[in-house]
Amino acid sequence: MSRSAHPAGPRHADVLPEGHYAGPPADLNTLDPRVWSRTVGRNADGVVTVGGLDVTALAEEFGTPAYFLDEDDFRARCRAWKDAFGPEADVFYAGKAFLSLAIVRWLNEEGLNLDVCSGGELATALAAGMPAERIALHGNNKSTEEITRAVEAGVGRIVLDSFQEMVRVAHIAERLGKRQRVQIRVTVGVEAHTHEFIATAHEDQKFGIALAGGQAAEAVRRALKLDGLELIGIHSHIGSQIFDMAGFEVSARRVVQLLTEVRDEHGIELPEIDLGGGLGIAYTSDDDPREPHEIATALGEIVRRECESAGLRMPRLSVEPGRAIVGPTAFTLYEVGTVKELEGLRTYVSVDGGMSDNIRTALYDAEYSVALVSRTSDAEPMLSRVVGKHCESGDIVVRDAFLPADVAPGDLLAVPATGAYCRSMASNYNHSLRPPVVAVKDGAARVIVRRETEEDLLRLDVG
Ligand SMILES: Cc1ncc(COP(=O)(O)O)c(C=O)c1O
Ligand SMILES: N[C@@H](CCCC[NH3+])C(=O)O
Repeated sequence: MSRSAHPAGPRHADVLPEGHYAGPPADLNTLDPRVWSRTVGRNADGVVTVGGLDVTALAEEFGTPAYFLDEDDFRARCRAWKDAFGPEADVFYAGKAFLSLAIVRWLNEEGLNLDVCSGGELATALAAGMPAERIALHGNNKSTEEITRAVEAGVGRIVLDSFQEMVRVAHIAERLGKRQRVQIRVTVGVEAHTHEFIATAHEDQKFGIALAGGQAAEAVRRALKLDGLELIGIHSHIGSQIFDMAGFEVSARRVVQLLTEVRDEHGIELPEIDLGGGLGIAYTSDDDPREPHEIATALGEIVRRECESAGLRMPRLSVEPGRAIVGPTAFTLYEVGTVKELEGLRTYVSVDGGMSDNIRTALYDAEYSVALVSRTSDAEPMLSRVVGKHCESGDIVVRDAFLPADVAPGDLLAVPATGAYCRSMASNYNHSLRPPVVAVKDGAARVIVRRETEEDLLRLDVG
C-alpha cells in the first residue's frame, strides 16, 4: 500500500476529531521541552538521548517496553516545589503517582514529605527510610491493619475520610496509648474542570465529608471529643490534571470558612490546611501547565487573604502534588511491531506494550504525544493511532498522533510524560509482564523497578 504524500496535506487529516489540533507540527523530529523531561535531546545521529544515554542502547540493555525516568529532572522538580512553597509550607509527594524505594530515598534527600494511600505504599515508604512523621496516610477505606501500622509507626498525620473511620482511628490510637495527629478530608462542592473519573470535590462521590449540610462541622465536633485524636487541620483535594486555579480558589475559601466556624464555635484555630494535589502537566504541546512558584504564590495569596478577612492566623499550608512532580520525568519506550494502513481512515502502529503499561488513554480518554526516537525522518507526517498488543480494541496508547510515514517495524517510539499513573496503574492483562523503570542520570542507567518475569506470574498461581 502506498505511503505517498496526501495531496491536501497530511494523510488522513480529514479524520482528525473536531476541536483537535489542526495539523501536524512543523517538524516531527523536534522534541517539545514542555512534554519531554529536561535531559532529553537528540544526538548527532538523530537518536534521542536521556541523561546522556541513547535510546537504542537503552532498549538493547533493558528491553522494551520500559519506562525511563530522568533522575535529575525528578530531583529538580522536587526542589522547585519545595523552594516555591518555602519553609512555611510542606510538600507531600503523592506516592500513588509512582512509588518505589529509590523514589522514597530521593524524596527524603530532597526534603519532601510523602502521602501514601495504602498499606503497600506505607510499607515502601518505611522500608526506604522515610521518617514516619513526614508521612501522611490517606484512603477512603483504610483497613484496621493499615491504621494500626500507621499509628504504631508514628505517621505525621492520618487524613480522616469518614465518621466511622474517625472512631476507628481514635480507638486504635487509644489502645496503643497514643494521640494520633489527624486532618479531616472535606468535599468542598467544587466541580473541577477535569475528567469526571478524576474529579473528587463534587458532593456525589466517595471521598471525604461534605461541607454542605454541616457534615464537616459535625466531624470537627466529634473529632475534638475523641481522646485518641489530635485534630490538626482540614484537607481538601479537588481532583487531578487541573490547569485552572479557580477550583483551588473556591476550595481554599471554603476550607478557611470552616476554620472560621471552628474558631467561632470551639474557640480554637486549627493550625493546618492541606489543599491536596491535582496540578496538571503537559501531555501534548497544547497543554500549558503552571510552574510551582506560580501555584505556590496563587495558593498562598488566596489562603492569606481569606484568613486576614476572617481574622485568623495564617495556618501552615501543605500540598500533595504527584503527577506534577513525576509525570514529566519519564517516557515509555516501545518497539514498533506492525504498521497497518487503513486506506482513507488512519494508520495503526502497533507497539510491544499497551493498556497494561498505560491504562490512562483507555480509562480517561487521556491524550499523549509520541515520537520516533531511534532515528530522525524527513518523511511526510502520517496521522497514526499508536496501539498496544492486547486483545482489546480499546487498547490505544496514543489516539491521534503524527508520525513520519516511513515508520516501520523495529523503530523505537517513545511516549513522553508517562511518569505518573502509568507504572503505578500497570496490570498483567493478557499475562503481560509489567515493564521495568530505569533511572537515568549522568550517563548511567540503573533499574529501580525490575521487569516482571514469567516466573513472577507463575508463582502467583498456586492451585
Ligand atoms: C488526596 C490526594 N492527594 C494528592 C493526589 C495527587 O494528585 P496529582 O497526582 O494529580 O497531583 C491525589 C490524587 O488525585 C489524591 O487523591
Ligand atoms: N490515576 C488518575 C488520577 C487519580 C489520582 C488519584 N486520586 C490519573 O491517571 O490521572
